[in-house]
Amino acid sequence: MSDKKYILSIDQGTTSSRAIVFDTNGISLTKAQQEFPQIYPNDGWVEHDPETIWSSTLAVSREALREANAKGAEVVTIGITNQRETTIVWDRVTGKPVYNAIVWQDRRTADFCSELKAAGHEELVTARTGLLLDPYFSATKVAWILDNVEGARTRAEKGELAFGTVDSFLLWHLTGGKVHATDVTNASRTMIFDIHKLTWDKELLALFNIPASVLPEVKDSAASFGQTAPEVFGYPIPVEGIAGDQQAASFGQTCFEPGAIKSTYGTGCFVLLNTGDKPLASKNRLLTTIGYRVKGQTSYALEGAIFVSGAAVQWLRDGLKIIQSASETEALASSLSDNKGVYLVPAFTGLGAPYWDPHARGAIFGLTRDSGPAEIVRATLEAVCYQTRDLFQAMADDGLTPKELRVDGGMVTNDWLLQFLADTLDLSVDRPEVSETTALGAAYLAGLQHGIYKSLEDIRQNWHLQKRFTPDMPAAVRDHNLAGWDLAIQRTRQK
Ligand SMILES: Nc1ncnc2c1ncn2[C@@H]1O[C@H](COP(=O)(O)OP(=O)(O)O)[C@@H](O)[C@H]1O
Ligand SMILES: O=P(O)(O)OC[C@H](O)CO
Repeated sequence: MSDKKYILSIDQGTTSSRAIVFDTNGISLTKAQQEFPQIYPNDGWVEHDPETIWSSTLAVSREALREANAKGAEVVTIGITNQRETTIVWDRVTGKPVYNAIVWQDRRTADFCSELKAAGHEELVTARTGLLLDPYFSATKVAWILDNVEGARTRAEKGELAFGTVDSFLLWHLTGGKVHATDVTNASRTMIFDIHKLTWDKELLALFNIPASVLPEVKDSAASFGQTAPEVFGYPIPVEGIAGDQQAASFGQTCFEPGAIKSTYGTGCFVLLNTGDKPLASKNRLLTTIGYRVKGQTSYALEGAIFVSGAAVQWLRDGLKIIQSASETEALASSLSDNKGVYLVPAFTGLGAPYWDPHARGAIFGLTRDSGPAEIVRATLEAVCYQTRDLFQAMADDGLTPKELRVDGGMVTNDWLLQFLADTLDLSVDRPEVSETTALGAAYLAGLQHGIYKSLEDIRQNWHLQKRFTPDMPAAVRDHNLAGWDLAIQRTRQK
């Protein structure tokens, strides 16, 4: 398909804000990116400054648009994708946040979640939302802000405050404070949204003590969300697509059929398996979530969420300082013929799926006098693959055995990692030509709503394989590696 029309995709991630202008073939024309500071005010707490989230998003969007306009491109629609679960509460009149954004990785509400679990509430939460009672999701973060910021609860009850995930906060600012809305995929990560009825759940709102007055309207992922205020980009542009970043990546990878699966390797790692138009409940602590909703059809997904993957590589660089850049990990890992018995469990912010242990902490096992940077680097990359295998094992125990895996995210430029992943999973791993699948997914959603694409079939034709990694490891070696990992996980868990 070729057309002069272009789509701006805004990708607000955990470590940076990005904007990409795509043509209708899904090829990027211009791109801008800004990293922003992480705030760690306390053990296990992670925050972002919402004003910085907005200012960096605006700056990169303006830059990508300006360069696209200079090339003669006409940007006709906008898609937004975002770090999910991260929670912002702001003043409905001024737009000022009442507290920093509490980031998805933040564990401050772990004890509150444990109390609710001990009181037997997890079953209801899972039945309605598909999630587990974990601090990862938005609900307990919203309650924390209302209970800990002076006057916030009273103001919320008076209807003066708005709650939103990052998409919602950006949409509010893009539309000049006119629209307070979100999409079903983001709503499905809040722990107060019924994924079957597609409505906010009154019982859960009461359980978490969140007044309904703070909630955004929930729309399909491809929908008319409103126009940008003229002063934002100089002329109004409709916002027509929104999805949480992992769902957007799955959409960008064109995982439209039941059974299609992708894994994204950025700060964390998130595996999403399309399960079709019915939500599927896992018996093995995977999450049930909404994959997308377009043209009134909901597609559900099973998700495995690993909190730390690329973040561990950042730690090697910025914390341990044993590498200067992430790309050095490839040569260091391949300099060893095996892992020398060293295992690293990167439970820096607890363990996610399938363990859900918010109190676990990271650990390294098997060190000897010979261990050095190469062993630690290799153990870090191997851990990403072993954690993915734990998710696949949980899926297999649920009776689901995917035939191949599509991968994306910042880490997948690392060929050694992808070969080890294919070997560990004993499965083909496919890397597409366009690795910015998250931004691409949001662009596709906006393009669908705008009428640039008539159907999912139109979009599917844009996916092209860049490289396939096929398993090539003797089963005995794989089994030996996995036995070592299983032991390391056992020793790390706190419950
Ligand atoms: N060649 C590489 N090998 C291993 N890890 C890498 C490589 N290049 C980038 N990374 C890691 O990928 C992550 C960035 O991926 P990205 O998808 O941009 O993250 P996010 O969207 O979560 O901000 C960083 O944590 C970085 O350490
Ligand atoms: O910003 P990312 O790419 O690390 O993604 C974060 C996830 O959406 C958290 O659930």
